Amino acid sequence: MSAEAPHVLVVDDEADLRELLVITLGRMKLQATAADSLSTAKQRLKEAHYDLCLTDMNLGDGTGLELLQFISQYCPTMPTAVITAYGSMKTATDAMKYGAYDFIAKPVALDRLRQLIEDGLGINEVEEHHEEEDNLIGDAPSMVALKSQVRKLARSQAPIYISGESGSGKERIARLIHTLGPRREKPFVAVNCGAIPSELMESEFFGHRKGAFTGAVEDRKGLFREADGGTLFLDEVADLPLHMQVKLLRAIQEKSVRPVGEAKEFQVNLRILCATHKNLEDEMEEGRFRQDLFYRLNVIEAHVPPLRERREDIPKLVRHILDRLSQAWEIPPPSVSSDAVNAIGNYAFPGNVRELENTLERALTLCDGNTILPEHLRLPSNRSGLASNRSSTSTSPPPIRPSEQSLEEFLQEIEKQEILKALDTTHWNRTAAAKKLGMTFRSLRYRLKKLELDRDDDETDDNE
Ligand SMILES: Nc1ncnc2c1ncn2[C@@H]1O[C@H](COP(=O)(O)OP(=O)(O)OP(=O)(O)O)[C@@H](O)[C@H]1O
Repeated sequence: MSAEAPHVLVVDDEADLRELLVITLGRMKLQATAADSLSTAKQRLKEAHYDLCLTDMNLGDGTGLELLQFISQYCPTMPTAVITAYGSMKTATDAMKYGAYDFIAKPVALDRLRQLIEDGLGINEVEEHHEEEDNLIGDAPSMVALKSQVRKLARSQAPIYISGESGSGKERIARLIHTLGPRREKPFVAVNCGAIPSELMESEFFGHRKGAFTGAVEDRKGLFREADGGTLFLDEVADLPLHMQVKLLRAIQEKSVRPVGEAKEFQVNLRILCATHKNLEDEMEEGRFRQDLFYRLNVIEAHVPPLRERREDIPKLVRHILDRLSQAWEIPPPSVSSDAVNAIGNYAFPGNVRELENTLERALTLCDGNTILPEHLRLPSNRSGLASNRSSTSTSPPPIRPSEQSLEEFLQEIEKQEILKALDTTHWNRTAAAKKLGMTFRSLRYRLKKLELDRDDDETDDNE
């Protein structure tokens, strides 16, 4: 950006609002130029360089969407925010699809307007963060396309829905969107919506006041306020119960939250990203996911392809993962025998990159740091035939439920066994066990509580 004050173009056919915007920009020591119609705005954009554009949706001789189209063609790097009529969510989401980084509803609140302008001007200050990108392995055409989409999406502030199978790298993509965007200095908070017990959800998301309910021994900020200024990543968003979906929608729309037991609301400025391995559209059609929340979150979709559809990335991923592990374990990187390379190449990896990581971690332990052989991989033989099992996502045959056990009890028992197995191999290091299980530390802690497996000394164990 030049040493001069950043230059902002204001486009509105209503004189009052135009004036308010120009005055606000002036108070912020920014240069402002106003245009009262679509054609004037286009003219101004051809004549000079602008660092930001704020436009109304109704422009007399055209619409804000038409202006956004023009901008995406003639000045694609200039961030643009739109001003929408109160409650017209559809227009706002359309605008974001056309490239607006954010929107503000009328009547325009000055605090929010200032924040919106600051956010927008921060967007062009984003430097290239190649290192983060380098750590996202993927040269397959589908991954190259995804990375390019991510670079563009990082600039905008639109909510993004990241779809893809379990372990394919959805959280990784969410982090990349955050680090490549203007919020990268602010927190990235990831939450697994499926791991929070329903009754604790509201306090987990929005916080609580000390004494608001039994067990609320101190004030808690909640995830929304922890992520303030940054990005909140809602993983497994399809698992949110319906009552929570209503509250979430409200918080997103109002950009404010009210902690449990608190009288006042707190403003929050967040970018929301979400993911699920389920098909969100199916969930919506079957009434398990609210339509309004769906449209609010699913402004833009980014799809992470499963590993079996980008097998050319496997060799590089293997090297990357083994280098990372050997560095962490302070051992020289092992070699991988050609038979082991073939075995990996022939396996379908239904658990995607996470399964590849787990397989290699186990192999590295078993091979004593020298050469990884096929037997160290312990790939399930019934699944190793890629051709015969290309699209299967099942693991071993499922255990059979005893008729006297309810489904709930049966599933809990399996969950318990898996968690105990992971805790056993990590000597009850819960951080390591959570990693092995592919869940966050917080989610494991909830499950331990739920299954009554938490031990008295738990509070002192691990870091969070
Ligand atoms: N392209 C990649 N390059 C390097 N590592 C990757 C890549 N994709 C995924 N990983 C690694 O694989 C593991 C699983 O990825 P991640 O947690 O992002 O998957 P996910 O799709 O969010 O999983 P889930 O659906 O279970 O939440 C992580 O350790 C991540 O760092």
